[in-house]
This record gives sequence, C-alpha cells and structure tokens, in this order.
Amino acid sequence: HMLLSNDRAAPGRNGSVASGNHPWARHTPATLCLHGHVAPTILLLGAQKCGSTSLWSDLIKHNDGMVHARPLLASEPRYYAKEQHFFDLHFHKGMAFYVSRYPTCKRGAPACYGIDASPTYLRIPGTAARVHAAYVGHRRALRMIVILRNPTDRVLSWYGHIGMKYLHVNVSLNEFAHLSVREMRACAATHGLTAESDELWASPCRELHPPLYDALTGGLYAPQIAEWLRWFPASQIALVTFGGYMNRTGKVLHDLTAFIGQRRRSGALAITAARINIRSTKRVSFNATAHAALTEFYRPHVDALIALLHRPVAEHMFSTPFSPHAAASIDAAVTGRSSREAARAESEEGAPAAAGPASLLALEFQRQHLTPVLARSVRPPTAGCAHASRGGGGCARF
Ligand SMILES: Nc1ncnc2c1ncn2[C@@H]1O[C@H](COP(=O)(O)OS(=O)(=O)O)[C@@H](OP(=O)(O)O)[C@H]1O
Repeated sequence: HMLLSNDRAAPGRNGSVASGNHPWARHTPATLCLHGHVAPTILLLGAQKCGSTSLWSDLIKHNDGMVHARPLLASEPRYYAKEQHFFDLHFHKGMAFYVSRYPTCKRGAPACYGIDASPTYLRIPGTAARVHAAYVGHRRALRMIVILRNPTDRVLSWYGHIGMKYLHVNVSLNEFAHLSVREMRACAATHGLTAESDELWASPCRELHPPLYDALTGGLYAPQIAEWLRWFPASQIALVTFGGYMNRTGKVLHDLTAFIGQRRRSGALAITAARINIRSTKRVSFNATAHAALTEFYRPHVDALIALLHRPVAEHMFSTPFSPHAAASIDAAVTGRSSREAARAESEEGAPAAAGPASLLALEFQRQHLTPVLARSVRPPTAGCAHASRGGGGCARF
C-alpha cells in the first residue's frame, strides 16, 4: 500500500493541493495506490435516484484527475463503471478485487482520484463501517459526497426505477405510495417502532415485500448520514442538494473540486447539469392524496435531518453551493430578520450564534424543502412545476 504524492508545496497543473485557503482542503490527499491500482477515494454515497449519475458524470468531466472504474468482463453491466457495489455486495472479495477495476498507478503522474458512485452505500446499513475497516491507514484520503433530493420526489423516481428493473409493477403509482406508507406503519408497529422513528431505517422494515422494497426508508436521510458521521469526521463528508446541483451546477462542481483537494479549475460557472437517467418527465406525478400521505410520512424525518445538520457533530460538514460566509444573508432570506437579530435570536434559542456550513445547509433545506412541503400538504402539486414555492422563483427543490 502506498501513497503516490505530488509535491504538496508546489502543485503541478493537476496537483493535489487545493488553491486558496479552502478550509476543507487542509488534509489534501494524494493519489492513493493500493495493490498497484488507483484506489477510489471519492465515494459518492447516494442517495439513490437523486441525480447521482449526472453528478458522477459531471465530476469526471470537470475534474482532470478523476478516474472511474472499467468493467473487467464484457458481461458486466455498463453501470459498473459508475457503481462498484463493493461495500454493500462484494466486500468479501477483498480490496485487491475492488481496486483492480481502476487504472494502474504511475509514479510521477499527476494526482488522480478514483471515484466509486454506488448510490446504495448511503441507504444500506453497514457500508460506513466496512469503508472504515477497508481504508485503515488511509482514511484521511477519503472524501464522501452525498446528494439529497426531496424524499417524496425520490419515491416517484424509485417507482420508475423498480418498474424498469422488474419490468412491471403491479400497482399504480398512487397505490404504491399509499401501500408503502400503510405497510411501513404496520411494520413499524410490529417491531415496536413508530413511523417517525429514525430506527426504521436499519430495521427489518427496510425491506418490505415486493414491489415495495425499501422505497420509503431510502429517504430517511438523517440516520443514514448519522451513520457515516459515526465512522468519519464531518469534514470528510460533503452534502449537495439536488436543487442546488441542478440550479447552480458550476458552483457546486467548483466547490466539490476544492473539497476533493484539487486546484479549482478556472472557467465558466454557467455549466448545466448532465441529464442522465431522466425518466420522471415521461410519468405522471402523484395525485394530491398520495402526495400528502408521503409528505406526512416524511415530515418528521425531514425535521430530523434539519436537527442533525444543526448539531455540532455535523458542524464541519462541507455543503455546497452555500458558502460559509453567506450565513447571514441566507438566514436573513429564511427568516426575514436582519443578520444581527438572527444571531441574537439563535443564541437565545440555544443554537450556535455563528452558523457553520452544515447549519447553513439546514437553513437552506428549511427554505427549499420544508416550507414547500408544508405548503404542498394542503395544495395539490401544480402541473409542470410540482415544487412551486410561495416565495416565487420557480421550482424550489432539493
Ligand atoms: N439534469 C437533470 N435535471 C433534472 N433531473 C435530473 C437531471 N439529472 C438527473 N436527474 C434525475 O435524477 C434521477 C436519477 O437519479 P440517479 O442517477 O441517482 O439514479 S440511480 O440511483 O443511479 O439509478 C432521475 O429522476 P427521475 O426522472 O425522477 O426518475 C433523473 O431524472
């Protein structure tokens, strides 16, 4: 096992030292070489159906040093270039197998970063512990990226995914939503839990009978992220919102480049997100009651996510496209208060007076997600823009 390090003091064109004094670039990783191959150090954990394929593709396209896997056999599915499923399905095959799909290491070459974008890593319990064990001695080189989407939209996408995978789903979209919620509540009761419980995620209710599977528990982001925070420092985890990535793609990609520890590439920020795995446009949306049932189910879980992001344990999580310096302006936008009033109110309420990056994300979630969720529970979604927010500005999504 070895680290092939570029000259950290004087980075080359693709050197591994981030430009500027970006706070997350302090522990700049070099190329990690294991068993003669570039080992993945960038793990795009998911969530599944949240734009992970487009983000993966954009990260490769906009980062010179980013390398993906190559399928070893012609018979392997093409998505294996993106998703290794090593830490959920193939862990028993060992790290030598894992890295064998990545390029061989070359001494003196510019730093490169292997990426594994298996979006199941976030929702399948146990993967964080396996990553932690497998990267002993090299854990600081890892960067985890999580992209989150409104969980109700995720269910819509998931339904399409299940439909594609299993060719047909014998329930309609709206039945699927109601059935999922009903079965989840029943399952929770059987296991002494409630539908609000964080513990649902890693409980047997994770896998309801086909075709429901874990449609709902995939959107329980708080316990999923908390699990990664148990094994890794917050500073190694970046959060991206679906809406942020779609609306400010260039900024998000720039920020992620810095998070990874690369030099920021100069160039236009006006980049549009890749459009891969697009299906929802071909489908109808939930009707109002199905939408309300899912929204109701997810409400406490979104609250739990926001609460998690406000907790000190998440304080140093990297979040983009929000800058740590924008706390005051975001807070003012959310609450309508001046930044000084906001800081005073926060400290009176016991919250940290100076919002860290994760708290910023929490505020943005509240603005982009929770407010529209509450509004939508009493109004049916409007055609064409199911996420219209009262504050104007088109579709507010995460
Ligand atoms: N550029 C852009 N604009 C809008 N929406 C986009 C974009 N790129 C990806 N997507 C949507 O992301 C959904 C697919 O997510 P994933 O790639 O993570 O799916 S997967 O888990 O890898 O199967 C899938 O959602 P649904 O269409 O709702 O199914 C895609 O439409």
